Amino acid sequence: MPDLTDKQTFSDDDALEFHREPVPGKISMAPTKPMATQRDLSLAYSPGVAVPVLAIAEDPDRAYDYTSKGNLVAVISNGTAILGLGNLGHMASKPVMEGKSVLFKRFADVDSFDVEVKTTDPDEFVTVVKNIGDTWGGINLEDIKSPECFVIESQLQDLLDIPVFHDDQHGTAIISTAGLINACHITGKKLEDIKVVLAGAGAAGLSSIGLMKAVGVRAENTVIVDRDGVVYKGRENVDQWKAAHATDTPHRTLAEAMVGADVVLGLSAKGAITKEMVASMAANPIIFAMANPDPEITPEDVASVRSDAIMATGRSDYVNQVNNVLGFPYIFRGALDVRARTVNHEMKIACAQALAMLAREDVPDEVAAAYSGRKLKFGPDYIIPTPFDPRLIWYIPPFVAQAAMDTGVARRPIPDMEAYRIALRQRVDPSAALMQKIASAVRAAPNKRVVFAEGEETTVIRAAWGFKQAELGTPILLGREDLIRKNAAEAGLNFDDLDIEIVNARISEKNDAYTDWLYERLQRRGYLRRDVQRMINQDRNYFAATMVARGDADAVVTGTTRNFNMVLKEVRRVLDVRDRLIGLSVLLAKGRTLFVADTSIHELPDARELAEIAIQAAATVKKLGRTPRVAFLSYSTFGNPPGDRSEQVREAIRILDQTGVDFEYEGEMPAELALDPEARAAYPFMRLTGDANVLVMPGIHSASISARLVQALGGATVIGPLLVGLEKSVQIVSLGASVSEIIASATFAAYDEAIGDEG
Ligand SMILES: NC(=O)C1=CN([C@@H]2O[C@H](COP(=O)(O)OP(=O)(O)OC[C@H]3O[C@@H](n4cnc5c(N)ncnc54)[C@H](OP(=O)(O)O)[C@@H]3O)[C@@H](O)[C@H]2O)C=CC1
Ligand SMILES: CC(=O)C(=O)O
Ligand SMILES: [Mg+2]
Repeated sequence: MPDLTDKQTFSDDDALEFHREPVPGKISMAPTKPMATQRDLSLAYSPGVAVPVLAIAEDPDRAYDYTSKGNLVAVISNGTAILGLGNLGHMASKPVMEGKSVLFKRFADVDSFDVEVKTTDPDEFVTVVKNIGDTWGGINLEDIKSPECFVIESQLQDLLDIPVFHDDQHGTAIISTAGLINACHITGKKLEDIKVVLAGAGAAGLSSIGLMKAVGVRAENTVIVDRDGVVYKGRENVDQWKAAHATDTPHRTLAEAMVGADVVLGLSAKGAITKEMVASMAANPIIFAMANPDPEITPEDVASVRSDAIMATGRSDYVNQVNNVLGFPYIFRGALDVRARTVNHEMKIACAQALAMLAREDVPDEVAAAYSGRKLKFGPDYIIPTPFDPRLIWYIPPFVAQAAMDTGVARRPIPDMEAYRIALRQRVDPSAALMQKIASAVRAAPNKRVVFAEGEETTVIRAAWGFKQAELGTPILLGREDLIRKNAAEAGLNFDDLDIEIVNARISEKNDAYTDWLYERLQRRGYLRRDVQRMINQDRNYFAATMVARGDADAVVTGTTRNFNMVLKEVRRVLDVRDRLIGLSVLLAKGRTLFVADTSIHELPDARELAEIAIQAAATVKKLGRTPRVAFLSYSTFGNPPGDRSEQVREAIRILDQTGVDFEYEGEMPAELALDPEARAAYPFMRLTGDANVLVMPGIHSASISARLVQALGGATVIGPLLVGLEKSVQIVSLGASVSEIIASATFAAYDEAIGDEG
């Protein structure tokens, strides 16, 4: 039965206030160039703008290079079929069209604005759009009633050389087809056997039934119904678009057609489907009541008559939202990125199949967070990804782009799909490129065995699974096998599919040898053998660290259930520090990557410690393939004002001067000097040749507080702190870390080891 507990409610006043405050509407515009100086103005406007004007006059395609066209989509309507509310006029459609525009931006970083055309005459509509159509890289037609929408779309497709896509037709078809593929998979029904009834033979309905037939549903197993009842072969006054889907059937009403049906697609209007109709359907019926804002039948009503149904609506406040929001942002993203001339059939099918596949994968915690912590697992209540799934942006468009390339409608094919995928990820996750680089290095190195110490935790199991699936190495889960398998099964993971090792410390054949080894190490530090035995038996961090110390594994990831300092203390009883141990946080914001040290070990480092922190941080940054440029930060600037902390920093600089290191460093200075060349210009003796990328903080407080502050303020991503400097690679995640954070730390742990191999 669908879980309705997360249903949200709001009043009409809430909806009006949301649209009115703090400024009316939902979209605004943001400049992409600075408009700060006279020069900027001369370039952006007269006279500089004349140069691209002439270039485009010579070759109109250059508009893709010099204007926003290539990332710009118009959402255009005349308001004749606004949601399921009917023809309410062009101005009434504006909130919906603004809504689509804002979703384009939010979900796929496509710029968009709305155009409401004041005409119900299809020819006039086509003339208007044809004459302004070149402005955009694509056109999303919306909420235009059928059958006029079919004529309008096909004429504009012929007249314009950009994708013209009527979202209510094709967006809806793609999402409902993805949902149907998965609902059939879950119920064991075969596409070629199912009996499908379509309630609502309009734009959305006819396109949906068309795409479903293209993926395997048999025409003779379908029945379509409009306001006048079943559209059977031979019915009079049926337009050509409905006639194309009419079938030979004895049924004349929706109620008759639904008896024994496997699937009903509602793309009509509120209340069109009754409880009695649902009760008459076949076992495990699939009910997509997609009319907006109110479905043909509510999930509550379905649940009152069927406990075996898979139920979906078009709304955000029920489970299984089958809504075109899952499609149009990503279809246009893929289409724009290859400068497609059109969105063709193959691109639509590729998108539907990609959505269906994505729903079957393990769902990241970030998605649960957006849905009040509700865990999503492929099954009757989760047949399709949710709109807030951060994977959609990098998962779906490459399939669309590839299909465009394969069918010859891409004007600018993508040469490297993997690089494209990373670039898409980078749009929503600034850490993507860095993590991808690290992951590639890990994959290229010999296989690494990474111990996931808290192996019984479900998040850790899922992380190990993800680590293995991403082919980053061999995960080893520490814990009791039965419990791990039980938790894995509950999370929907089948361990038999994957090579994941499980080690139970207590019954491990290495138990005695590890105890002997650790006792040898700790016997003169106040530990009895039985203390050490207990540590090895009961504390997974000791066992895990001993595994790497003894060479039975390459790296450890731990920390989800205990605080950082406690874990570090345990690990350090087993492993030595290779040189200086530091915590290094990676801060990604506004296109910059900054490394901040020391964010976790030295509370108030003295001058020598500061110098060594800089050396260690610079070495790590070099390993990550970047040229380190170190700034020692302080509240003071080169001795002004004087103070004890800044004196330690000044002394650290003197130590480095004497040591002679192979990286640039300078200090002490405030952050703006480190990061702004104009601010540095006032200090001609400054040794940094560019902006610093390693910031050594004067104390742990400033390091940790500043890293967390920028994260809390938003607009920045912070990775780590990474633990650097132990003799073996160990990463300690923060308490309660998410699956993706654990995978990232495990990848770093494997990377440290992999790079160690090279060096
Ligand atoms: N979830 C989603 O993503 C989407 C949902 N929709 C929803 O689908 C619905 C239809 O939209 P759209 O196709 O653009 O509109 P159209 O006006 O093109 O089509 C509506 C169709 O529904 C039929 N209809 C209306 N009332 C009934 C009824 N009581 N019983 C049977 N058929 C009925 C109409 O019949 P007739 O032809 O006889 O007038 C028409 O065929 C809307 O509610 C819309 O919100 C649309 C797009 C996406
Ligand atoms: C979702 C949508 O496009 C509609 O209901 O019209
Ligand atoms: Mg619509």
